[in-house]
Amino acid sequence: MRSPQSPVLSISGLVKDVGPLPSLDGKMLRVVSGVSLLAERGQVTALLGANGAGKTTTLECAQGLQKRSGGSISLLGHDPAAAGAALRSRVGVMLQDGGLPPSARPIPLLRHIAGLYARPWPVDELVQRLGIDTFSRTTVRRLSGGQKQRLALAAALIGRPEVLFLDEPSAGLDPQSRQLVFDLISELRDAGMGIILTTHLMDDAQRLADYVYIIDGGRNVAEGTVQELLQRAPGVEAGTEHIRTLVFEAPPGLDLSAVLPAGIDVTEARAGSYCVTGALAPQHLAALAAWWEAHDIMPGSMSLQARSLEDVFLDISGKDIR
Ligand SMILES: Nc1ncnc2c1ncn2[C@@H]1O[C@H](COP(=O)(O)OP(=O)(O)OP(=O)(O)O)[C@@H](O)[C@H]1O
Repeated sequence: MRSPQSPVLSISGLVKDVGPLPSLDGKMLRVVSGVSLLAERGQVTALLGANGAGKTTTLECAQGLQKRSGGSISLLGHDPAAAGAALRSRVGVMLQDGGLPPSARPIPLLRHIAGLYARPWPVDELVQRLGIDTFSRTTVRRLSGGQKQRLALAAALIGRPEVLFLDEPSAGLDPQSRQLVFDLISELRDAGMGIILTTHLMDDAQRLADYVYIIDGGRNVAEGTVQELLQRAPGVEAGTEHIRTLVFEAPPGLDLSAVLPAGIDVTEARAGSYCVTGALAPQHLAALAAWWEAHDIMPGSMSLQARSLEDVFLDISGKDIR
């Protein structure tokens, strides 16, 4: 657990019970059992977990939207459960479904929200930055998923929050909008905003997060920078950080068993498409290349991939569906 000087968000031993539930004979169900997390200014902190892990519950408790059953939470130095409008005005929340009024048009809506703050972000600047001018005449209900996402981000940012909660910020975005949103998130982080991100897209977390918490079954199971998690996450077998996958296309039916040592797996996923997985070292690549040369084979395509955050996440939280 890291210990920054002045975290924007500090959660310690959070417990949340829901119920009483008829399905449990009127008993309470513990959905979060002791989650702890720190988020710093000027950093993107990612909270990852499989479906039902407790991410939304944790963050809704942090935002003061749900009452916690135990533990402590400090959001910008205040208990969110007891906080009023003054704290809320310093916090931006971008929800996945937007939570925006369906009959509103984007720019009047943003002007209205801006009117609630003493020192709002200039609406025109945000509109231009997020390309909202391209759909400004459409009502919220008719916006595409990606347009709604960009409007929801603008609405979360308009009050110039010190801390920003993002739930799946790139869901439904085309590659251009995704890049635009990522650039903006990076810029805000560099300007000192504390950003807390939840996502199922490990690629997003890998690109954006300075620090990652993984929770499962309502508990912390791993944490660290992306680099640390790739190298030494608990639950990941020692040595797996060196695992690489080489994928190449070549004539079908090749027998490569004599070329590579035991422990390095070769499979022909479909005819002519090979996948070599293991702790690949330069000598293995050299042996393969020598064999190709001896058999006059030039691979049609070839790519070498290191383990990703997604691989680590699956190792830690298991492959069972929730
Ligand atoms: N009011 C409730 N009644 C019963 N179960 C609940 C209630 N609130 C949450 N849960 C359960 O608590 C668990 C955690 O839910 P939560 O929404 O926090 O998960 P999550 O990590 O955000 O999942 P997802 O990735 O699917 O959004 C789930 O199993 C959910 O079904």
